[in-house]
Formats: sequence, C-alpha cells, structure tokens
Amino acid sequence: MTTTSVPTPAAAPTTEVVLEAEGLTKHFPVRRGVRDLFRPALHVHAVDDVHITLRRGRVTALVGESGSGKSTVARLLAQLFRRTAGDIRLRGESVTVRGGRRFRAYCRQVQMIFQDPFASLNPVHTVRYHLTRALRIHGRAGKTAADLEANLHDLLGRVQLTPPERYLDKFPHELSGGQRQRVAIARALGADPQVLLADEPVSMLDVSIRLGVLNLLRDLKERLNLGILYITHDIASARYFADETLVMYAGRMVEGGDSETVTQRPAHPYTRLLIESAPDPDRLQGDAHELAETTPVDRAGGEPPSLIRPPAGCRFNPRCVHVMPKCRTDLPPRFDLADGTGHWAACWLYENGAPATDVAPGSADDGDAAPAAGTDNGRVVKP
Ligand SMILES: Nc1ncnc2c1ncn2[C@@H]1O[C@H](COP(=O)(O)OP(=O)(O)OP(=O)(O)O)[C@@H](O)[C@H]1O
Repeated sequence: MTTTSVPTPAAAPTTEVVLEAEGLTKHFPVRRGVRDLFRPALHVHAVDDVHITLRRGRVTALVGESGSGKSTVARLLAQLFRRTAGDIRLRGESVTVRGGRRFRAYCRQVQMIFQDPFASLNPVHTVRYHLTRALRIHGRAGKTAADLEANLHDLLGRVQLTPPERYLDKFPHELSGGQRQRVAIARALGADPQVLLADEPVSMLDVSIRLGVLNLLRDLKERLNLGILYITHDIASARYFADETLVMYAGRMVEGGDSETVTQRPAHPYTRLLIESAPDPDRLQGDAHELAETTPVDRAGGEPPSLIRPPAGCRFNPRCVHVMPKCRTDLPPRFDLADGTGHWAACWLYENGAPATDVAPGSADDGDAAPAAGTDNGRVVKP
C-alpha cells in the first residue's frame, strides 16, 4: 500500500519573516439614509496604519479590548476584507487577492481559526467530511482512498485526537468544545499553511481546557515551524503563550515588544490599564499591600472613543491620566524604548527616551478603574 502522508514543511530558519503588513488601514463606510445624502460620507476607522510582522516559529499576540480592531486586522491579513490602504507581503511579495484561484493559493499558506468552533463547522457533516474537503481543496488528499485515510489519520494525530477512528465519523455536536476547536485546527492544517491567524481561539472554551488548546498551538508552532497570530482580550495569556505582544487601542497599535517585557514592564498607559484590569495569578499570589506599592496603577476611566470620529492626536488621550496638551493634537509615533529588547510605545511620554519604568504611578486620579478589558472571557488559567 502506498500512502502519501501529510508532508512536514521544509525546514526554515525559525525567524524567517513570512507575512507582514505595513500601513494596514480599513475604514468601513457607514450606511446612510436618504436624509444623509447631502452630508459628508462617514466611515468607521476600524484599523489605521498598522504594521505587523509574523515570523515562522513565533507566536505574535494582538491584544486589545472589544472593538479595538483585532479581528479586522486578522481578516485583512487573511484577505477576507479589502483594505483601504497599506501593503500585505507574503514572503516579501505584495499580495492582493479577491477570490478565485489566487485566493485559494493564498489560503494554502495563510489559514484562519475562528473563535467559535461550533459555528465554523457544519453541523450536518462529520469530521471526515470537513477534513477530506480541506485536503481535496488544497490538493493534498493523495491519489488513492488509502492515501486519503492515512492523511486524515495524520491530521487528527497532529491535533491529538487519537485514536483517529474514534473521531472521524463523529458530527460536531458529538464532540466537546475543545475537540471541535481541535478539528477546526486540523482542518486549517489540511492546507499545510505557514501562517495561522487564530482569532480568540480559546475564548469560547471552558477555562479548564483552554490551556490544552494553547499548548497544542504552541506544539504545532514548534513542530511545523508555523507563524501564529494570536488574537486575544487577555494579556495574561499573551504573556504565557506568545513570543511577541502587540497592543491595539481604537484601531491603532500603541505598544509592542517581546511578551515578557510588554507584560512585565508595560510602557503605554493603555497597556498598564489592560494589565491592571486583568488579574494575573502571579501578581495575585503576592501580598495586597506589597502589590499596591510595587505595581503602578493607571486608574483611567471612561470608554473607548467613537471610531467614526476618533479623537485627534493619541486616541487614548480622553482616558489617559498622563495626558499632555500635545497628546490632544499630535499623533505619537513609535518611540523605541532603548532597552535592548525591541520594545516600543506610541506615547509622547517617551519622546525624550524616558525608560519604560519612569512613568510616575502616583498621578492616577481617585476614580474607579475603567471597565475591565478582557476580564470576562478569553482568560487562560495557568497551571
Ligand atoms: N463589517 C463591518 N462594517 C462596519 N463596521 C465594522 C465591520 N466590522 C467591524 N466593524 C467595526 O470596526 C471596529 C473594530 O471591530 P473588530 O471586530 O475588528 O474589533 P475587535 O477588537 O476584534 O473586537 P472583538 O474583540 O469584540 O471581536 C468596531 O467598531 C466594529 O464595530
């Protein structure tokens, strides 16, 4: 019996840039009624001037509260949305595809995993159907029925659904949430991609199984040398799972760097707010008084701004406790924090190269902390 097992991608240097976007922008037109015909057209400024680089063998987390534009970035990178401006390069080559054969070729390399595995699998079809279809679409089903069966077994083995025979003929409703998400991941792997865009892949799963799915993704990253974009509300899980973390607020990137640095020494007042809002088991283990003394608190209040008329200057300025006149008028560029880790923040506080630890914690007002971004779902419990 000859079988064509699912091949392992060719070895590549782990830091090879596979997918990058520069100046990525998406403005959604606002639907208008007859009475608005003579008024200027309005747009939702969902994503503005985003730069992102995904490397093979690395997880990049994109963190921000609801409505900050994370899913839009993922859909732009997946070429599911037409971009308003910017460039997307796959292995250095600019790509714009709109359906058809070129879109399928792109999908073979860049696959998306969605938040809700139940919605992303067709309830009337079995696991076998979903995976066979993915293998056939991407020309990887093999030549014979035996090839196909071996490839199906291989895919299920990769997502640790073993023995495969137990799962192949099951319908989505016969599987747990975690098993369904593993099937969705197996289906994505059926294309033999180089990049996975995972849009909140664990936020709809029971807390107890989130870590297992994240560990699986990390294992796949290492074994298949995948570049992974991990979208989440939960900055604590980014620290655990991602190599690099980017923080997004109201459609713009505000901070980035290696995950340990961004989560342990956050520079942007918004990142500080996110971290303060997200209980981290490591921090919570400490004494409460000690915590209050050693952790800078930015008690910013308020709500994210309207993206139809976003604030001038820094979009976080209406909520920022460190706001300066310049923040209300001038858009801050990325300032390199010169700590040797590639850490940067788009915040005027760092205009003169002040180190990340120099932001005075005591300037917080006495208001309540802002609504917790990401405290409700998507959280991973560390072992
Ligand atoms: N198709 C669309 N048409 C108009 N506006 C849209 C569309 N899709 C998203 N938006 C708007 O773009 C902004 C960013 O949405 P997006 O879903 O990317 O945010 P998010 O950070 O992923 O939020 P969540 O975590 O809740 O999914 C929001 O204001 C949203 O209402």
